[in-house]
Amino acid sequence: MFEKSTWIRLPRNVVVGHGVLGRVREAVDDLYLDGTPLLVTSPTPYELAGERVATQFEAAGVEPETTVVEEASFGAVEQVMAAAGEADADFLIGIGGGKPIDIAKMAADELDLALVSVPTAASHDGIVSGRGSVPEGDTRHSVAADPPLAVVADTELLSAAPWRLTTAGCADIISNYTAVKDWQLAHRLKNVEYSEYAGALSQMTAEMLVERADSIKRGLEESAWIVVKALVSSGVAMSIAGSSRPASGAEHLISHQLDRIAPGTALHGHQVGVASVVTEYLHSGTDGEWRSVRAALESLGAPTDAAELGIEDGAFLEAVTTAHTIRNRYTILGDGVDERAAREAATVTGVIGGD
Ligand SMILES: NC(=O)C1=CN([C@@H]2O[C@H](COP(=O)(O)OP(=O)(O)OC[C@H]3O[C@@H](n4cnc5c(N)ncnc54)[C@H](O)[C@@H]3O)[C@@H](O)[C@H]2O)C=CC1
Ligand SMILES: O=C(CO)COP(=O)(O)O
Ligand SMILES: [Zn+2]
Repeated sequence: MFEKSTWIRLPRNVVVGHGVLGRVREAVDDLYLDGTPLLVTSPTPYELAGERVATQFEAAGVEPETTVVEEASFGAVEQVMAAAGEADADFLIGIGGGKPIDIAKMAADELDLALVSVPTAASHDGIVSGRGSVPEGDTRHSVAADPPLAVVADTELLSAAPWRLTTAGCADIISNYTAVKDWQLAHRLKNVEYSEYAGALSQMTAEMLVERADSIKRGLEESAWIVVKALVSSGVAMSIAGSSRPASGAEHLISHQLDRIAPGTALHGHQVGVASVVTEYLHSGTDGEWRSVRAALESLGAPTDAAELGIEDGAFLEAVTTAHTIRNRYTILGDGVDERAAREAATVTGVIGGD
């Protein structure tokens, strides 16, 4: 008897384009949401976009509340839940980079409230995913949550953000190559469930982004358009999979370790990009595809080595050799990479040993 079932949660409305920040309230109306919104944001995004979103509701006679989160943590999720309770909020709007959107997503899920995602940076593929990524002690949780009901991505706002945020989003997408390889490996060796559709979508998203690298340039609003579409597509792959597997493998574990070893030094997307050069080498060896991964990062203006991340060689190696411990997710790191092997991989690929 065939008893398999799945439940794929996807956003209903994806609104992308020039000036769409001014249409957040319209997007909310289109979802038949009413009542008081709680805006969940971080300091810079609040100034850049939060106030403008609040004004749209005020003009319609609704007084939105705002809570500002400083970090991605379970404490911040609780802060948002408490703020939603105090404000008697009817739905949440996450405004900012990956951290406030993740926190808003998880709080909305806990409270059974709808969420609208308003990214202010094209820096990560969590803008529509049904996941929240949060560190806790020695581990890093990838928490299931309802995806946003709508995402409103204003290309004018995103292209005015510091360019490094956009190159971080590109690198988060490039890392899909190795994430999919890790997922396939875990499927072969550990019988982890694999979705051909999610794997193919994730990989194709990376390929299409790299093919369009020539159109992704600082100051070009079309760049934000191309990158956002890739971020949405990658987030949908995660929703289809019901896991972050299509977009998060060993390179993400290494990046999560870097967040602990060298907090606040480099952007998530940049870290996963550099780490994927090394994990691609571990997958396919000296003559393998690590050069293509590095070239793709370079063509999109993302860092390709530890020095560009601002991370010391020793710290990078520590992250590689300890990354397997932080999550029960089988990857090319297996049960751990020996220090000499890590050094060899990072040196051959030019990730460490630079100036
Ligand atoms: N849930 C998921 O599926 C995913 C979650 N993530 C998570 O997202 C986080 C990384 O996202 P980031 O955006 O890099 O972090 P972030 O939210 O800390 O933003 C990075 C910086 O950019 C600033 N910023 C945002 N918009 C700006 C603008 N328009 N102009 C100037 N500055 C602006 C922020 O204030 C912050 O200082 C990590 O915690 C990562 O684990 C990443 C990918 C997928
Ligand atoms: O960053 C991610 C995908 O780009 C997801 O990260 P997690 O695996 O920690 O949820
Ligand atoms: Zn990521």
